[in-house]
Amino acid sequence: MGALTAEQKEFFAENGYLVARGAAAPGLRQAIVAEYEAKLQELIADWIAAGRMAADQAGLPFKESIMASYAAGCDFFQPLDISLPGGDIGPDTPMHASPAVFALMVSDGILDIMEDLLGPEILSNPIQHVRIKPPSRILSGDEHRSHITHTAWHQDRGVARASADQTSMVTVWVAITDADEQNGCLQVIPGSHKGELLGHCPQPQAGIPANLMDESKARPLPVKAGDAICFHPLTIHGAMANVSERLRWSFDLRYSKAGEPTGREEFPDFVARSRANPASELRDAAEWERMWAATKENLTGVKDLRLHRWSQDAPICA
Ligand SMILES: O=C(O)CCC(=O)C(=O)O
Ligand SMILES: [Fe+2]
Repeated sequence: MGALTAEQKEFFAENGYLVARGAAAPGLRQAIVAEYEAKLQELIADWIAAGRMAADQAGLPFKESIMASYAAGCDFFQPLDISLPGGDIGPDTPMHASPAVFALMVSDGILDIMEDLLGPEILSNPIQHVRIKPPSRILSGDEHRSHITHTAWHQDRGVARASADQTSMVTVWVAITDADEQNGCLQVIPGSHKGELLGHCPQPQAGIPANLMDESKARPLPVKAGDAICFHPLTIHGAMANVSERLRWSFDLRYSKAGEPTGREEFPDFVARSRANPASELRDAAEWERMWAATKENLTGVKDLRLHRWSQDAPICA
C-alpha cells in the first residue's frame, strides 16, 4: 500500500505514464534471467539435435545464444513468450508460462503500484509479452515483430478488442536489462491519453499512421534494469530500434480492476490481488501454467483470433 507518492499519482493522471524505479526486486529479476538462460539452452539443445544449429553453439552466453538462434532461423520468441500467439494454435505451439515471471506478476513491488492506480481489487490481464531484442544489425530485412525489432507508435487500447474500451487497464512495462536510446528504450507522447483512440493499421506492424499524430512530442524513457513504466491504455508509445551491441529485454504486463473484460477473452485472466477476498488471489504458478495449457487445447485449430479491430483496407492505411 502507498507505493506511489501523491506527486507520482498526479504525474500519471496528467501525463498518462509513470516511471517507477526499482519496481522489480533484484531477486525476482535474477530468477527470471536464470530461468530464461536455462530455457534457451534447452531450446538450443533441441535445435542442435534437429540439425538446425551446430553443436558448438551450445552453452554460449545468453546474448550470443539469442543471436545464434536468430541467425540459424530458429524462432526463440514464441517458445520464450508468456502468451500464446494470435492464431494458428496447435498442440505443438510453444509458450513459456514462466514461474519466475509469474512471481514478478504477483509481486508486491508491482501490485502495490497497481493498487494505488486501480484500487484494491486487481485483475491480471493476459495481454502480456516478453521482448528480447537483439542488435538490429543482425535482423533480417523483413523482421516486423515488435517483440524483436522496434515497436511502431500505438495505443494499447488499439491492440485489444473493443470489448476492453471502457476499462481501467494499465500497462506495466518492466525492464530486465537497462534500456536507453541506443538499445531501443520505450518512448511515449506525454499527455496523449487525454485524446481519443486513434486509427491503427495492421501492416507491417499494428501502428498509428504518421499523419494522425505528432511524433515531435516523443519523450524517450531510459530506465535501469528493474524499473517499470506504467501507462494508460490511450498513451501513444513505441520503442526505437536497438542500434547498440547489447540486448534489450523487457516484459509487458497488464492489469485492470476486477470484473472488467480483458479484450482478449480466450486467454486466462486471474485475480492478482483482492483485499476483499484474499483467498481468491492466484499464487500458484503451476495452476497458471495449467490455465494456459487448457487455453491451448481449447484453441487448437483456430486460425485467427482477431486480436484487434483494424483493417488494412481502411482509408487511413492507403
Ligand atoms: O517494449 C516495446 O518495444 C513495446 C512495448 C509495448 O508496446 C507495451 O508494453 O505495450
Ligand atoms: Fe504497447
